[in-house]
Amino acid sequence: MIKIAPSILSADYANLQRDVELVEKGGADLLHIDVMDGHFVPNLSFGPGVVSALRPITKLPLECHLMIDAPEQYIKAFAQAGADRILVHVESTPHIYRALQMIKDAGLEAGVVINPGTPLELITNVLPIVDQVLVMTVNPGFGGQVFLKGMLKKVSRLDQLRQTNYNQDFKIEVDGGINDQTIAACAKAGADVFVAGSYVYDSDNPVARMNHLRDLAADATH
Ligand SMILES: O=C(CO)[C@@H](O)[C@H](O)COP(=O)(O)O
Ligand SMILES: [Co+2]
Repeated sequence: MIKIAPSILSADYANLQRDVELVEKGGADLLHIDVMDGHFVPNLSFGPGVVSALRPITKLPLECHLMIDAPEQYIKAFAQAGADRILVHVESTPHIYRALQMIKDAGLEAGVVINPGTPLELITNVLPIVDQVLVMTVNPGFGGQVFLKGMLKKVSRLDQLRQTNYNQDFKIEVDGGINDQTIAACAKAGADVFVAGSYVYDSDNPVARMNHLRDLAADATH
């Protein structure tokens, strides 16, 4: 099942409610919320306050992509704010297994995120306990960057792993540079969830952009 996840990093912050309602009505499957602390990545963005402000205005699942140091310290806050899924970078903590367990214990879906420069081997031990693996297809920190083609191999290796291991049943998500030129290759490689920020929101018709992405991903897998 293909899922399209608009990233509000590229939305109009002065009209966040409007931009969320627009993609919800237009058929988005979930909302991707990029959380940046200015340490783990060289940029600042949203905190739990934004998540709790969005919670009452949308029924879409809220997925929080934590690009922060010491993510364990903030899991409770994001859970209380209304997150449905929390994604933690393997590079952001020496205790990734514990961080993922904390997310599950809070009753949420847990995902592990892997940077372009990090080998897949670093997450193989947590694959049996995650609901999702997010493969970064740009270096995290900013929207509007160029897709890194080399990451397709990582996506297909992950797809192979989940097909050959009975205890691994995670979704594969891609994030960064997803657009009409890149989504088909990601879908073919095995990705199921597609984050798109600038391609969706830097447009006069975000809904048409989402529909186009969904069609391209569906065509690529049939
Ligand atoms: O996590 C990130 C960036 O670090 C993303 O979720 C961006 O929001 C994706 O933006 P586009 O590459 O789609 O413009
Ligand atoms: Co993201």
